[in-house]
Amino acid sequence: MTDHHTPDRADVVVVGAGMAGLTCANVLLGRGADVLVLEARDHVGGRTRTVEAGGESVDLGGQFIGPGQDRAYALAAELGIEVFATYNAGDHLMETAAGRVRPWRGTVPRLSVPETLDLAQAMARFERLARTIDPSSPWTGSGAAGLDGQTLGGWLRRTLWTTGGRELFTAASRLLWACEPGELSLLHALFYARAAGGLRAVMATEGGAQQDRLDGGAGEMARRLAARLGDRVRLATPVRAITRDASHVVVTTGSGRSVRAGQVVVAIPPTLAGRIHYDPPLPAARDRLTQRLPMGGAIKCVLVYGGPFWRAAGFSGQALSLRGPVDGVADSSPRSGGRGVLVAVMHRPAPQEAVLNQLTRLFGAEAARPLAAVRHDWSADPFSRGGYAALFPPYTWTRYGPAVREPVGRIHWAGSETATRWYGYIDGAIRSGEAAAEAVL
Ligand SMILES: Cc1cc2nc3c(=O)[nH]c(=O)nc-3n(C[C@H](O)[C@H](O)[C@H](O)COP(=O)(O)OP(=O)(O)OC[C@H]3O[C@@H](n4cnc5c(N)ncnc54)[C@H](O)[C@@H]3O)c2cc1C
Repeated sequence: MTDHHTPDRADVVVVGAGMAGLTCANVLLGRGADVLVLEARDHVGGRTRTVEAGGESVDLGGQFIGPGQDRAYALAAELGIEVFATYNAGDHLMETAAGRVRPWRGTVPRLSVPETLDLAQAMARFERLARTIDPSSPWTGSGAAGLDGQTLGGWLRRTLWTTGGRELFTAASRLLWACEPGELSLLHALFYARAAGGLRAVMATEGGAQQDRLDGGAGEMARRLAARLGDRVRLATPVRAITRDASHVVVTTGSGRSVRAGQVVVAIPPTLAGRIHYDPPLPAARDRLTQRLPMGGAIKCVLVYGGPFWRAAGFSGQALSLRGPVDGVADSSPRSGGRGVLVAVMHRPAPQEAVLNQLTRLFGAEAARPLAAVRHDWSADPFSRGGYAALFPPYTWTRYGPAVREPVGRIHWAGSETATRWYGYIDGAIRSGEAAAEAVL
C-alpha cells in the first residue's frame, strides 16, 4: 500500500523496510504495538534485492549467510526458507596484477614462500589487534585512538614487506569493504572483523560468511516479513522530516503527509538518516557522525548462463582479482541446478564489456556469452547510496562512535550499521532491528 492511504497515528513508526526495519516492526507487532513502516522504494528488502534474470531468481544485494549468523539462520527457519551450501568444489582462481590466472584452494590464495609468510604474519597481527576491540564500543580501549588515527591502507604498507602479500591483502580488502583500504580507519576494519568473529570468518566460504545461500534468494526473507505486516508497510513513502517534542514525534513523508507517533525507529543507512530534516536539529555528535559515513561502492553484475560450465572444467566459480575491474566472483547458481549463475562484484564502475572480458580471462570463452545479465550500482540507488555498508574513515569511531546507536529523545536508530555483531551483514541488520524493538518497548 502506498502513501495515499497512510494513517495519521501509530505507536511506533519504522523508517525503512530493509531487514532491520522489517524485523523491528515484526517484533513490535508481536508485542501488540500499533506499528507503521514507511518505505521509500516501491518494494521491500533494501540492500537485499532478488530479481528475475534468464528465468532465475538472482540476488543483486546481500545473499550469503554463514556460521555465527544465528539470527539470520533462525529467521530463515522461522519463515520456512531453506538454506543451501554455496558451491565450493574445485579450484578457485586468482588473477594477478599482471593478468596471470592461477588456481588455488582453501581460504587464502597460494603465493611464493616469502609472500605466504609475509601474508600469514600480517593476518596474525590483524587478528591479534582485532581481539583487543570490544565490538559493542570500538572507541573504548587503550589502543583505540592510535588504531583509529591510521588507515587500513597505511597499516598494510607498513606491515607487509612483500609486494605479493600486500597486493593480495589489498585485493581482499576491496572485496570485503568495496573500497580502497586507504579509505578505511584501521580501527573500523578491525572492529568489522571482530564483530564477525575474525578475518577468516569474513573471508571464507566453507566455515565463513559466504558458506550458505537462501533458497529463492535473500529477498524472500524481506518479502515474507512484509507479508506478516500487511498494510502496516507503506511503499513509495519516503520520510523527509521528523519533528519531536517531549510527548511524541511527527514523521512527515515526501507527499507532505504526517504521522504522529510515540516513537520512531530510523532503520536506514546513517548517511541517508542524515539527509532527513530534524526539528529540533540533532545533537552535534550525531550530525557530525552522519556527515562522515560514506557507503562502500559495491556494484554487482549477475551473469546467467545455460549451465555452470566452469564446474565441468574443475573450477569453483570463485575468483579474486588483483587487476580488476571485477574484484571478486562467486558461483551463484540456483539450488535446483539447470542454469549457471556467476556474480561479479566491483567497487568502481566499469563497462560491461570489461566485466565480460575479465570473466573470459578467468573462465574461458563461454563466459563472454551469458543468456542474461543484470547489474546494480548501489551508489546510484538513491535509497542506498552505496553498499555493502557504511565505511568509518579515521577519527570517526573514536570521536563520534556512541552516536551511532544512542537514541535522541524518541528517535531510535537501527540498521546493519548499528549492529554490534555482524556489522554490515544481513544478520547484523536483523539483530539491530531486534535491539531497536526492545529499546522502544
Ligand atoms: C552488493 C551487496 C552485497 C552484499 N552481500 C551481502 C552478503 O552476501 N551477506 C550479508 O549478510 N550481507 C550482504 N550485504 C549487506 C546487507 O545486504 C545489508 O547489511 C543489509 O541488507 C542492510 O539492511 P538494513 O535494513 O540495515 O538496511 P537497508 O537494507 O539499506 O534498508 C533500509 C531501507 O530504508 C529505505 N529508505 C532509505 N531512505 C528512506 C527514507 N528517507 N524514508 C523511507 N525509507 C527509506 C530503503 O529503501 C531501504 O529499503 C550486501 C550488500 C550489498 C549492497
